[in-house]
Amino acid sequence: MDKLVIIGNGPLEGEVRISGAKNAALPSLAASILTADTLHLTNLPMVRDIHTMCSLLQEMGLNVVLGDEEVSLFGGSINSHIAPYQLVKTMRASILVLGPLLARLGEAQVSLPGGCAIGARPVDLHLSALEKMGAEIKLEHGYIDAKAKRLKGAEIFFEKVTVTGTENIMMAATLAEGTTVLLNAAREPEVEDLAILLNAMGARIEGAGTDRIVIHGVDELHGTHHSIIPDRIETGTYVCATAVTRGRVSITNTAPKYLGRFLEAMQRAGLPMELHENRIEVFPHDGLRPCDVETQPHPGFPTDMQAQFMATMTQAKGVSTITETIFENRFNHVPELNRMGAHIQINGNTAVTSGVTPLSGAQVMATDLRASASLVIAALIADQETTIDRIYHLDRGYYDLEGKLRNLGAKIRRIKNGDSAVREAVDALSGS
Ligand SMILES: CC(=O)N[C@H]1[C@@H](OP(=O)(O)OP(=O)(O)OC[C@H]2O[C@@H](n3ccc(=O)[nH]c3=O)[C@H](O)[C@@H]2O)O[C@H](CO)[C@@H](O)[C@@H]1O
Ligand SMILES: C=C(OP(=O)(O)O)C(=O)O
Repeated sequence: MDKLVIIGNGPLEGEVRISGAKNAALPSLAASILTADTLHLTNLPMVRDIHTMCSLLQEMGLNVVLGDEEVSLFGGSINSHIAPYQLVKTMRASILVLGPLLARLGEAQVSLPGGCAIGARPVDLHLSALEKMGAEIKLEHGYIDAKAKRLKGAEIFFEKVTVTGTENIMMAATLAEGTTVLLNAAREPEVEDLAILLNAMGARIEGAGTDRIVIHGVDELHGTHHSIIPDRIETGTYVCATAVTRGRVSITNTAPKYLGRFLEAMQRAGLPMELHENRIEVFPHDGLRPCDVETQPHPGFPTDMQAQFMATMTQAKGVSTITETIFENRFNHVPELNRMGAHIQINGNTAVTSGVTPLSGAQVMATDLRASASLVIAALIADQETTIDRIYHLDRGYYDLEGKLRNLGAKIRRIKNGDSAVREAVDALSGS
């Protein structure tokens, strides 16, 4: 299993180019099921989840031609409505094929994704919405078995804001008979990006980006070209990495408008930044202030930035409280950060972080995608070497993390196996 070895090495400096958003690319890939034409997506992040989604689509018979940061998907050759456990278990977002399969083929058999390290993550709201649209759904042998001759438009109120739930039902509703109204819909930029893509395919969607989305069903969709929006979470992660090292970094190919509350929090913490349309300049600071945040659906503070922000607040002078309201178990990084010298106490769903604490390198374990990113951020300023195990989590969502950080001056190396390889990596980094 791959590991990362990092040695704290002072301020990050230079320019980093942000990749396309994983969480916008995944539903866009699933949208290829909705048409018998070719969909061409660009600014695609070449991360593991994208490869997994492409394998899943290939398994269903779609012709997928993956290039460098782009993909062509031909839905005319689809010949299966099954999303098997072997692929779904490695990526929960596989549930995004359920709505499109049902809408295009009238049936879908999708493995139940189950929970993961951050929480139980049920998909009950996806299923009840599809039932309301006339689907017959059975849960058998760990699979969702759904059938509908043609889905019918309906008014759907989501009891909780759900991002992939909104995306799944929005995709299903594009080919339904009549009009579907989604209330308490997710307002994330990735939902809006998906609606832009679907409308370019011939769908009739209004209101994406607000909590009321109206979808007028059409008979068929056609192919199109679409460029995926920049990854706001990757962007935020580099803002945090620059902040803890007191670096000066130009973050390009991004869009600050998607990062609202996170950037506000960093400004409250005293991080000097310049925001341009497609670029963020982060400047060195002379000490961070503590800052309290609570995760909320967009436009609130994103849960996907909570762990990285916490690692950053270990370097703010004073007490910061970070409350997680979206997922019930998203503090897996806390014990690992504390092993590196942080002072973080968990009180229910609030983590109380006291800083400034010097951090020291340790052997730590990545437990989920963003927890892993928080350990990388901590390692960048830790005394001596940190070895991060189980980095396959990072590979799901960060394209070329080592390369991008190395370009900014970080001492970081990926190693394939064995403790002797760790020693060799540390020696090489210490000498470099
Ligand atoms: C691929 C993707 O886009 N992943 C993002 C998406 O995940 P995902 O779409 O899975 O997360 P949701 O927005 O659905 O989850 C929000 C909350 O609603 C609950 N819930 C959700 C659906 C449901 O049927 N029943 C239910 O109870 C979940 O357990 C969670 O507590 O949004 C999350 C919240 O911003 C992000 O952390 C993930 O990075
Ligand atoms: C939780 C995340 O992804 P997923 O929903 O795919 O698990 C994430 O991107 O932080």
